[in-house]
Amino acid sequence: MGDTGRPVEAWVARGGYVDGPGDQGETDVVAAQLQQEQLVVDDVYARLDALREQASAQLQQVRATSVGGSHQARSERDSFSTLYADRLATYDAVEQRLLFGRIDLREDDDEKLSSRYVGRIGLSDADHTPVLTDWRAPAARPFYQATAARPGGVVRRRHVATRGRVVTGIEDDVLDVDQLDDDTRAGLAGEGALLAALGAHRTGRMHDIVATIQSEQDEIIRSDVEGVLVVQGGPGTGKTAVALHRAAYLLYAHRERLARSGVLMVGPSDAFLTYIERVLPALGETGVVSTTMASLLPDVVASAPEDPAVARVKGRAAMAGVISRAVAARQRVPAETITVRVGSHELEIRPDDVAAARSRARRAHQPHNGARTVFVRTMLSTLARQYAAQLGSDVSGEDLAGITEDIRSERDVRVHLNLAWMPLTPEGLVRDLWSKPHRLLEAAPSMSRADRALLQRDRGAPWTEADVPLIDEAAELIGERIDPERARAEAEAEAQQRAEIAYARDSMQASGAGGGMVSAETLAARFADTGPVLTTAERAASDRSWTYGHIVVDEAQELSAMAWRVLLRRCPSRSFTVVGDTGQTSSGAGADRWSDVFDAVVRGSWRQAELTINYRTPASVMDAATAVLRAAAERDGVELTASPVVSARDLDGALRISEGTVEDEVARSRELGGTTAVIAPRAQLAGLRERLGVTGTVDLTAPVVVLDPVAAKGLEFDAVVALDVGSMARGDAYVAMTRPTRSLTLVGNQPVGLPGS
Ligand SMILES: Nc1ncnc2c1ncn2[C@@H]1O[C@H](COP(=O)(O)OP(=O)(O)OP(=O)(O)O)[C@@H](O)[C@H]1O
Repeated sequence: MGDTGRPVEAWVARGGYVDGPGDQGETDVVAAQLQQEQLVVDDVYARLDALREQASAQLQQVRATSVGGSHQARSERDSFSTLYADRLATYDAVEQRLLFGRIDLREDDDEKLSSRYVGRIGLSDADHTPVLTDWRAPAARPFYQATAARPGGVVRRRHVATRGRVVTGIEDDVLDVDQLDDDTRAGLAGEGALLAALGAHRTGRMHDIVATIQSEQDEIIRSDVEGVLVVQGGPGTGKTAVALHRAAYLLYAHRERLARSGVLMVGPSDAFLTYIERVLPALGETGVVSTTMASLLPDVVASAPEDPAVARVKGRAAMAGVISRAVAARQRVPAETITVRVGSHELEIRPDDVAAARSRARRAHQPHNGARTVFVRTMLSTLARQYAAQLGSDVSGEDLAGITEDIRSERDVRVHLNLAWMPLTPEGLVRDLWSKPHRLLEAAPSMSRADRALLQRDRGAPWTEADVPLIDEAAELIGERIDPERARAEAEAEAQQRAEIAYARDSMQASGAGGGMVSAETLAARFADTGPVLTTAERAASDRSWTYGHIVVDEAQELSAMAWRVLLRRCPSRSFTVVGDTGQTSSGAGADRWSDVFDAVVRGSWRQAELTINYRTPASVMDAATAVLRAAAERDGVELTASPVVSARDLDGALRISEGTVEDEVARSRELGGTTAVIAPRAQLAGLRERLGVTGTVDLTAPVVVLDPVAAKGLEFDAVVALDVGSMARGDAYVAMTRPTRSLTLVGNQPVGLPGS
């Protein structure tokens, strides 16, 4: 297959020095340049080794200190131990391709060119002279931003390829040819670093793109942390890559704030989270919590599939009102006075008294379970007053307390107060709505009968992803389960935690530490004598009410209005990076246009950026996918709002329309090497897996995987064999056709709109 590069905005006079045949003069120039860079790379690794040894010695020394001593001394020892261990982990994580770039700059009127090396982390030599610039630092920005039209002082950008610690190739983008000497100019040749990266076989795991970030991507990565940034981009435009690099950048640029509160990454599937899991650690970041919407709630397993029509109803913003009415309906005033016996006394639970106690409890502005305490207390004191009146004497102090206790422990009283203000669980409330038609009618009086019928479920039915936002909404209104013992223990633990954090912060400040990957909270939590050893990320993931400093959402077009409410609650500062493609929407509750989603919830504080170049899919495949999408949109009467994308390259013969069998086409695709996916409608998966001898669990590193378009979201493969695309829904067909990096074969029922059909 021949690679035919298309022009990309950032591509400029490009040359490279690579190992390979050439004439003698060129080989000499290459050898000299490689040698020169090897010396720099050697120096940088020597510095890394020195720092590693230093941290290792410090760690050993701290660990060797005796364990005894005061609480303060132990805490201090633990803090430093974590600090050095984290430093060591960072040095190990950045070992591969530590240095990958260089820029030669002419600064202002300066005669001489200065060189700056760019890498995964910043390093300075023993005299504090910088030897390597962190890719996220402002000083590294020209490496990504300079173009021939706007060089910004950059004369040459050099990509340095390494294997282990050996320089294997160098390659230059020359932004100002006039500034180069003759020898250098003579040696320019070769393929771009970007094309080399795009042409590589896929491994089933995403890699970072730190060495080849393009300028439109760089703008987004470094965009301001405040507000909601929506990145619309067609398939393969690097949305996921950009979202992950932005998370790493924000953690670097706003470390103090974000290490404390954490960053949440929401992705479409567990397979997707596995696919991306190595990117952030390779960028030196481990503090990001990743989740799918289905697994967002620590105690809820939402694994069952959902009918799109049901998902659409459950995802509507109006469901917030339904949940709120369902909770309010459990705060009831009886139609008539109820008489209860307490000892020899008859007491009356009167509608007026219940209504007054209910108003008072509602005014407390607490969640349902918390406000219930106010309601019960008010009712008990009303009943105690009735009781005292029947005694005919002034009752106060201890006697009144005794009477109140007698009333409280009377079973009938408890039953009727519960009926008036029922203690609830979020799951119980939602389960009742689906399994008891009268509950749903009471909470959703204006919902159509057809929609109510759609929602009906058996009581024991498993949860689906569309239930999660509703359970979370209910949890917000109901509050946590009431368990006085646990509440007391938690309050104590919290007070202790606060003291630990204050202490850890002091000791970090005193030592000048704290700029790395650990925060005072992390230290305190890991080393609190009482608690389990947890990182900020771990604590955040296990706590429903945790609020994050920033949230990144991938495949965001799939999220319903109710799901957005959940995420907005988890980030009160409204600092979001949202990436997605409205052309790929497949969920019934997903979005066709971003303004529909964000004008409703964060009007005025969201902004949109766009990515337009597809770095994955060959042009012929991309063009066919676009034509199929357009035909489907016309059929569905939907207006397409996303801009079309341009592929960065094409490959001869990348698109095949076959009348052969899936087995034959898979065998043929495998000859290309790398990974092959068979993407087919869900109903066909089991049969296909059996025919192809592939297991049901999706292992992205296996040579062949079989999955449906929903599971294929966000993923990519060298070759894709897509079966019956003609019977897939619009977004699904588009997703299936845009997954390959090299070859797409369409088998079976063909989609309408294919060029030439
Ligand atoms: N600047 C770049 N340098 C090298 N590779 C890149 C660059 N940008 C994107 N890529 C590669 O292009 C492919 C597509 O990127 P990514 O998965 O982030 O796209 P996406 O927009 O999220 O796609 P989709 O919406 O279809 O899932 C990946 O292999 C990614 O590594």
